[in-house]
Amino acid sequence: MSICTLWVVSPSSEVLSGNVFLEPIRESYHFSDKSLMYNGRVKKSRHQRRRSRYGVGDLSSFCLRESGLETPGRRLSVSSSIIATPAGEMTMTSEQKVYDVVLKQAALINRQLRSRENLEVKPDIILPGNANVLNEAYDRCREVCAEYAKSFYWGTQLMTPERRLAIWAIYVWCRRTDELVDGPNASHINPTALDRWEARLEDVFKGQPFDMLDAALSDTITKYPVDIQPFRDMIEGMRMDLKKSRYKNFDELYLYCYYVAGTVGLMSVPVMGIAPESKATTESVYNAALSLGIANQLTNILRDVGEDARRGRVYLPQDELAQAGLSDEDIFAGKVTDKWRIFMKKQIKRARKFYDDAEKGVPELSSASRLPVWAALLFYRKILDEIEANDYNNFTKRAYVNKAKKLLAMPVACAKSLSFMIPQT
Ligand SMILES: CC(C)=CCC/C(C)=C/CC/C(C)=C/CC/C(C)=C/[C@@H]1[C@@H](COP(=O)(O)OP(=O)(O)O)[C@]1(C)CC/C=C(\C)CC/C=C(\C)CCC=C(C)C
Ligand SMILES: [Mn+2]
Repeated sequence: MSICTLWVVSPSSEVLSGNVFLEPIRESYHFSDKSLMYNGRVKKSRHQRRRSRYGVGDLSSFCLRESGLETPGRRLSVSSSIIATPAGEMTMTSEQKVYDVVLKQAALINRQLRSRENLEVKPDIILPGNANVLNEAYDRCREVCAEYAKSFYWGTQLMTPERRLAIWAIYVWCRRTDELVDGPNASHINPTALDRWEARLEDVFKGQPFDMLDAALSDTITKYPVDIQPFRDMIEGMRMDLKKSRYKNFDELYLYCYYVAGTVGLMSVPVMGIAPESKATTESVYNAALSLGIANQLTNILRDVGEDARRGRVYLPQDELAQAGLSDEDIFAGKVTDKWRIFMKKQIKRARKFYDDAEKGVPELSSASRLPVWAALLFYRKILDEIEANDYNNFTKRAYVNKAKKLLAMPVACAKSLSFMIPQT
């Protein structure tokens, strides 16, 4: 028997979980509101039998009944599932694991995100002593964003003033988290330091900020339905960075990319908001935001191959390097060869696929958030074009999108953000 944990949202938006025992299976099942999706090696005979036994829609109802979550008086829909072997071993790919987080995030904030209420700005949290402290805190966040991330900062200028403050606060927390393992004090950082950072994060979410920059995030959390999970997961990514400098395959790399960047997408959606008129499911919008984070991180990795190698790090799938006839030594040697060009073309193609997936979600965002997101997406995507223009020399040349190219991308971003409003005939 395998244990399947179901995560379910009740009509009152309560998140419930319960276990159900299934016959031994190799595939894992993903449930969503209306359909049941099969992941992994599907179309096996046992899977086919199960399908015919319960029917696609029926399996989720069956699981709900078996788990005891659904009673005659309470109708529920399944939002997600995790399958474990009897020994408790997970049988999911990274993509499935992450999709589960997406489903949970979407389930948690489904209603609030689409209601017009979330556009109203709620009152500031009261900090004893100094009423101006929050203004100062947000201003400090603005300065950090302007200093460290010129393109992002530029993108935030296109947001509504309230959203801009929230994104600066989130940006600063992400930047500080990344600096723990990448910054000047990185050599002093160990898992205990990351545990302390996580405890501090819990305090931020309890409304007990440690310093001014944390206070801005505590305030943001009171105004937007931001959940703690993606923040915790980003810290998990930093833990991964402490113990790992090689990735066996894309599955391992995907999980890393989710932790350090996909999480940013999940943190941002509650602030950006979903258009009330959008017909897309909340989970599909979250999925697109996740894809944008993954695409950005893959782009970062491809841009910084030389820089990372000089720090002894190779964020490229080892199995794909081997298939291309390449090894770590080739990367340390930093020579652009035909093998390298072929390998890079494949990596760029994959990153572009994630941008394509992200693009599908942007029109579903609230109208005021589309332009900044399109601009950020197009700017970052262009880094891949620059890697190509540098003839794939990402060992010694940094791919960079200059101001003129960013300016040229703006009309495209504007047109794309308006196109949703033009009725389709
Ligand atoms: C539906 C839909 C498409 C919604 C859009 C959702 C959205 C706004 C997603 C944003 C995704 C995004 C910008 C992800 C950032 C990914 C990233 C660059 C991660 C970097 C990680 C570590 O990399 P590394 O150490 O290799 O790189 P460095 O050399 O250190 O640069 C990060 C550095 C982690 C920390 C991330 C940040 C500091 C960026 C935080 C960004 C925001 C809070 C959102 C800004 C969003 C806009 C639109 C301006
Ligand atoms: Mn970094």
